[in-house]
Formats: sequence, structure tokens, C-alpha cells
Amino acid sequence: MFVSSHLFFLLAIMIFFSFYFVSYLVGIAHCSAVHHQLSLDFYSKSCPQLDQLVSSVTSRRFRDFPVSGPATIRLFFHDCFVEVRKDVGDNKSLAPEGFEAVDEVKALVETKCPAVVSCADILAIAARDFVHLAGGPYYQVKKGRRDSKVSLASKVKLNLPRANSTIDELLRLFTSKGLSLADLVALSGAHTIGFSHCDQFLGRLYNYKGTKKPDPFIDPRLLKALQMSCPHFGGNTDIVAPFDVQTPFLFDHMYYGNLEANMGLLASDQALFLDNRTRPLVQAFGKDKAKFFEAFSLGMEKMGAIRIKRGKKGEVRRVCSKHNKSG
Ligand code: HEM
Ligand SMILES: [Ca+2]
Repeated sequence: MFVSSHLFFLLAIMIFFSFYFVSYLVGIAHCSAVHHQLSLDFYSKSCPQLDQLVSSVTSRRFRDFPVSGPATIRLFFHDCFVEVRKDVGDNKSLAPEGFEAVDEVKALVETKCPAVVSCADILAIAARDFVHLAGGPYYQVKKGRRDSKVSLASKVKLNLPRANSTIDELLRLFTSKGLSLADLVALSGAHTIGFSHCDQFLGRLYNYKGTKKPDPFIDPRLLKALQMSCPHFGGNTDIVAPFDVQTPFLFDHMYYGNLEANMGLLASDQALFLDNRTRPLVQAFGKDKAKFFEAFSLGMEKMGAIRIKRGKKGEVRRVCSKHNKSG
């Protein structure tokens, strides 16, 4: 009896301590995870005026070079999905205005807070500013990213969607980055502003999937207009068409209404309405701007946290278009 109650006591103590020990470990893991996460006040001591510095440039650029907005938002998307290199494949179509906007902000920030603020954080804040300036939601940007030390050309193709990607392919790519179906539909809504070159949708106009006919899911009037701007052969490769023919410069939820009316520009846009899985969200966002804005803000936050670099894994570049090592 004595032995067993003694044993019981011992066991109780062991259980108590093992709990304590485990929760202690969990506590550390938790703390370190929190420590490494992005935060709203990351530069509150080292560069308290960061938001104002960025917005002084973005608001001027928005007025003087309106294309800076869509260019910067798209650059942010590419930078999150694959460390951006301007010179490779699908990234070649990135408009220079995005890089220029980031370089200009960075130059100003370097004069006030030298060598502390990463290009990746500047890009995230500038993209948010441009969304808001164009009429979209204003959301808080968490900071603390560092810049990548390398960028591999070989990664670009695999990590970016194509204008004729299927929903299966888009879902596979987005979920591989930790993004959901709702994020895919909401983030594609960035195509409520901006333009695309003809070659991205030419197949839809003249020879859809080898049929030698146009894509049946394209509004006949839009088809005519696009065929006028983008001839089958020998067209000017600089010509672009707006993603959202109704309000190409306004960040609203018109993109989704367009999809419901077969007025999506890329096959990947129109596919969001044609697929049963994504159609309900297209309809919901088309009806409710506030719902779209909320989902878009959440998507941007999640996208901005994909495989972020922290500590020694990254660097703070002095000039955004150059790695420190390559000079
Ligand atoms: C879902 C898959 C997506 C595909 C297949 C796609 C594809 C494209 C293509 C082909 C262009 C036109 C490039 C050109 O010819 O100049 C473009 C432009 C653009 N994309 Fe996307 N995109 C996708 C998602 C996104 C996301 C998630 C965002 C941002 C959150 C985004 C923002 C933009 C913007 C703002 C433009 C206009 C750029 C400008 O006018 O300079 N896209 N996209
Ligand atoms: Ca619009």
C-alpha cells in the first residue's frame, strides 16, 4: 500500500514536471516563432517616418505616371511568388515603372534611414499605397522582410502563372505557396486595373485551342474591339488592352462583373467564372465590393509573407535592383 501510494506520488510529480517541461519548450518555440514573424511596428524605432516617406513618392508618381500603380502591384506579386529578375522570361513583361517607383522610394529612404529598410518591405508598402490611391482598400502592411541574396533564372517559369493556365494549374501553384482558392479569386481581382500586351490573349481572338476560331467565351463586341487593336499577324507588339474595359484605372470590383459578362481579357481570368469551384466567389465579389476588398487585403497580407527571408538568410540591399555582393 505504502509502495503503491509512493509510486503514485512519484508518478504525479513526473507527470507534473513533464507537463511543465513540455509547456516550457512550447513556450520557447512559440516565442521564437513570434519573434521571427513580420510585424506592424518593425521600423518604429529605426525608421519611424517610413510610411510617409513611401507615400510622398507613391502619391506623386500616381499623379505623374499613372502606370506606376499597376506596374508596382504586379511587381509585388512576382516578387512574392519568385524572387524577381527583370531579365527572365515572363518577368520581361514587367513594366519598368514598377522598378523605377521602388528605386525612387528606396533612394529617398536611404537618405533618412540608411541601410535599414529592405526593398521587399518598400515594395509591399508601395503596392498597398497604389491599391489605395486607385480607389482600393487601405490595409496595414507587416514588415521585417529581408531581401534575397540570389535570384535564380530557372525558378521563374515554374513559379509564375501563365495567361492560359487552367484553374487546376492555378490552384496547384497558389496552394503550393500556402494560398487558398479564395486568395486566387480575390488576388486575380488586381486585374481591375492595368493592361496586357496582345500576345497574352491573341490565341483567344483567332485560334482558340487550335480550332482556328475565337474563344466562344468572349463577348462578341469585346472580341471585335480586341481584334481591331490586335491583328492576327504583324501587329505592333507594344499595343496593350485594358484588363477591365469599364474602369481600367479604378480599383473596384468591376473585374468580376466583367467575367460574368464574358468580358475577361485573359483565358485565366475568364476561367475563374467558367469553373464551378471558383464561380461562386466571382459572383459574390461581383455583388459585394466590401467583401472583395476584405478578401483582397487578406490575400495581399498572405502573399507578402510567402517564404520571407529573415536574419542572415537575407540582406538589406542598398540599391533594389542590385544584390550587395554583385555591387
Ligand atoms: C492568377 C494568375 C495570374 C495570371 C495568369 C496573371 C497574368 C498576367 C499577365 C499575362 C499580365 C499582362 C502582362 C503584359 O502583357 O504586360 C498581367 C498584368 C497584371 N497583373 Fe496579373 N496575373 C495573375 C495574377 C495576378 C495577381 C495575383 C496580381 C496582384 C495581386 C496581378 C496583378 C497584375 C497587374 C496589376 C497587372 C497590370 C500590369 C500593368 O498594367 O503594368 N496579377 N498579369
Ligand atoms: Ca476597375
